[in-house]
Amino acid sequence: MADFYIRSATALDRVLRDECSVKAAASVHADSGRVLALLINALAYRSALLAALDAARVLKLEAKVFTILAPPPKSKNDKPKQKQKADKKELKEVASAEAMCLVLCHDLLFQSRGIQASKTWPPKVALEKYRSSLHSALVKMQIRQGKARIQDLRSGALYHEMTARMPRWIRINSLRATRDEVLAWLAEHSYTQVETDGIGGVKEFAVSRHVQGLLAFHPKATSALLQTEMYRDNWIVMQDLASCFPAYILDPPADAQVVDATSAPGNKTSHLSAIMFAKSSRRIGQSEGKVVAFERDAVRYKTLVKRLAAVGALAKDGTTGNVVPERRDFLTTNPTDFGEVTHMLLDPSCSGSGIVNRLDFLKEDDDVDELEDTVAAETGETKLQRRLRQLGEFQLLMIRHAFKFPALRKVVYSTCSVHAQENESVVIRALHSEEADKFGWRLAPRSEVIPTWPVRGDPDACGEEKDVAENVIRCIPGGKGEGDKPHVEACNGFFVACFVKHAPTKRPLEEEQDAAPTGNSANRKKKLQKRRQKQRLAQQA
Ligand SMILES: C[S@@+](CC[C@H](N)C(=O)[O-])C[C@H]1O[C@@H](n2cnc3c(N)ncnc32)[C@H](O)[C@@H]1O
Repeated sequence: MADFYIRSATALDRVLRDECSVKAAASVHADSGRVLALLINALAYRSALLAALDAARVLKLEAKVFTILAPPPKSKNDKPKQKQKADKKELKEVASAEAMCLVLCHDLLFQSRGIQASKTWPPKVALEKYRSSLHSALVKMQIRQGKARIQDLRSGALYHEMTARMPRWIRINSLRATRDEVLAWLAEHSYTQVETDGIGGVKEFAVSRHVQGLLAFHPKATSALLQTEMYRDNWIVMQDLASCFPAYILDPPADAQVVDATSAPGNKTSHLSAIMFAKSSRRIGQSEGKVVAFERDAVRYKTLVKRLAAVGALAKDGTTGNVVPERRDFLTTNPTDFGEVTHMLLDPSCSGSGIVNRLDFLKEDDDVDELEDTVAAETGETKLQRRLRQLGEFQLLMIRHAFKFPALRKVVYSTCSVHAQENESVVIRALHSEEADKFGWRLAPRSEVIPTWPVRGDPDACGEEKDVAENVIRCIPGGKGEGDKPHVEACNGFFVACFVKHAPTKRPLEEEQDAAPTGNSANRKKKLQKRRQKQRLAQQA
């Protein structure tokens, strides 16, 4: 049991050194779920616990007991025991005294069973001596801060409320099962369908009123759902409501040629494939439409392929899938090589600031203000501003590249960011780009972009262009309103815009021809005619 605390403290150190996310730090351990839970709690109470430890002078008086060192290396040349003792200072620290104290202190004060380790384990013996002084330090803090309970000293309470409000969304994977099959399975296993705002228990679910084939369960139903054969057999995919918007809005016909420009891990890609399959009369082995899925990162590409195969979306003989993954940077593609592509999903890398359960807020106590305040002397920009500016430039570049695909009719752009610099501002700049003007791109009207969704773009971020705000979608992290009851419009922070192409005032090839000097060779004319014919065919398709 002592090992569990050492693992948790090591993970905590990694998070505090900013080496990785909270989830990643826990995930390397076999008992990752338990480590994650303790990590979250230790981080949430960190400020309060550190103040209490400081008041009781624990770290000053007992630092040695809480410093966990790596065992000495075992080799043929092992030094005799006495010599090892002398070299103790040179041994590497496995966990810092502070991290060790935090994880133990959490269990000592907030777990009814206290520290789960042998009675004689020195760190446990040492900390238990301070139990009453640590507790009274917390009570003093609680009173000073005007909180009702010691538990209210936990940071990120608002985020916990938000997470509690967010249902566990599942998407019916039509590549593996029909809606009727999933509903029958749920009925057989005593799940009941309730009204959209009444998911009271773990055996209840509601149907999304905005996206077909999407069901909302109580967040506490997650672990039970993860253990069902329905999940294991990929009849269902755990996917947030907002993340289902892009493919649902793109809505490609069964026989369309589609590109997902930025695909991994592939939830939206497989959603696209499922939508196309559900519309088609396609049977195993018959090919119709296709989704080319680009991903530039090698590791993420592997995940993408694995995921697509698992949910039946990979194009392989004898399967339902129609996705062809390609490890490639979308920006290196030549649009004219994709003359038949009519629909595109563009969900590029973003700040991820809308994701509620990223757990980053646990470290915000110290980090956010620092981030906001660190202004680079040369540019006058904060770190955050610089990052958002760079992301915005990259996202704009991706949209402008997408606009060049000759037969493309519809592009859905999305981010899981709450920042206008990655959302409305990028969309407005894209609409004013040379490519939008040349090829006739505009925003699809609200009537084509889930009109029932109540939260639209931020009008303040749109300046004069109020119609932009109306035509795009925003999701507020954790949904609108307050309280901790699951709510069927609660999801991660998200943004979606749908661009459509209408006939350009002047077709690009005519422009090319107009611009060409008189006396062009017959060869060049022939080439132009051929390309024009190809373009016409593609537009008719
Ligand atoms: C937000 S994630 C996409 C999530 C995905 N749509 C889903 O729903 O599972 C963005 C992905 O785009 C990839 N990416 C970023 N720039 C790219 C580029 N220029 N070409 C291809 N992939 C890119 C990133 O590596 C990352 O995996």
